[in-house]
Amino acid sequence: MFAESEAEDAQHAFKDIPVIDLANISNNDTAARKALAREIRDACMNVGFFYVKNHGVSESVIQDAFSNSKKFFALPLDAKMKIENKTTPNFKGYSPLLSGNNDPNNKGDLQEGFEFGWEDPPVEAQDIANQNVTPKENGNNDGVMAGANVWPEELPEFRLASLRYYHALVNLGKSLFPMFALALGLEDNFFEDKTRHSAALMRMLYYPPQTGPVDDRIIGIGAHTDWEASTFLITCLIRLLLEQCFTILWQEPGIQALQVLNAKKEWINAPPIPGTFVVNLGDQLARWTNDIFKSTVHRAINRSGVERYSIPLFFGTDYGVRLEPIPGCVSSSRPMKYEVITAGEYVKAKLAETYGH
Ligand SMILES: O=C(O)CCC(=O)C(=O)O
Ligand SMILES: [Fe+2]
Repeated sequence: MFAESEAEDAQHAFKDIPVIDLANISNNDTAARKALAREIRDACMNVGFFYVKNHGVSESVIQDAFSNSKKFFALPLDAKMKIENKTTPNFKGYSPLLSGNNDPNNKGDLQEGFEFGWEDPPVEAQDIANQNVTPKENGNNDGVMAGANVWPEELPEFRLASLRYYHALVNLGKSLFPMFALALGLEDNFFEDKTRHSAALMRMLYYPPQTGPVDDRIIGIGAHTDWEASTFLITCLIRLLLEQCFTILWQEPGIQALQVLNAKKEWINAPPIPGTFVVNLGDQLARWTNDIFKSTVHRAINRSGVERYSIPLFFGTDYGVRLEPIPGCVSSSRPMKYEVITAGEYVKAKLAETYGH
């Protein structure tokens, strides 16, 4: 299914990141959907990153989440520390500056974060996101990452704005799975029974400006794929517990920070493009496709001189899913690279490897 010439094409170093128009994502016309899947397939094989436009998420929902995220990070440190992720079930909540480190060669990630997961949408969030969310069926209420979200009592509107945005993005994410299936030459429902309770974790991120002399070992978020192990406990646990399928990232307009590493080890800028999100594949899809789909190393450095905000949403699969190579991704010239385990076993093995129990 994946011709050798295609695999060779994938070795070419990309210079830019494609923009894909999702207008046809729910088109009844099979040919239109397949054409879209073909574009997604090329981006997944060559880059591991792509922008999406006409994604259907309303600008006001995005702006509301953004402005509330700004208000949250502007709260006094002691208000944020009351909900520090180290003190909450399953690491939900606030992570202070330099508390994570995505690249062992660096001194720490120069970012603050706020993490939350599935929560049944408040009624107001349902109608504004204008989506048909069915709480219990779609919710990740039983995974390792389950556990109540924590919210700052000083900013009640933050919760509603964040959940509206979260549910709109979860719906967008769910609509991408059939496209990945078509892109792999599979039936479009291939991922349906594997993503019923899939974990979807959202992080609000704040990168302070890096002014004055810049220490090259301190950058916004060190080079990483979504997700691999890292040195600090919290980041490490979150990453291990949620082996990633893909990420949908919103970036603050007008500020360049995100960079993606190509096959020639050149950092390619991925600037914010108005009206788009960035989608990038995580390690799980790479593993599942025997590395035909790429999980590409990336980092963010905010040298704009001003504050920068971004919001990634990380999608996983159900923990019982066996990560065996997807049909067509293994051949005599492309032998299996990874052993077959379930997503849950993978998590356990990684924890044992890291903490020796
Ligand atoms: O802030 C960004 O642009 C990237 C964030 C990121 O890559 C991550 O949180 O995994
Ligand atoms: Fe990332």
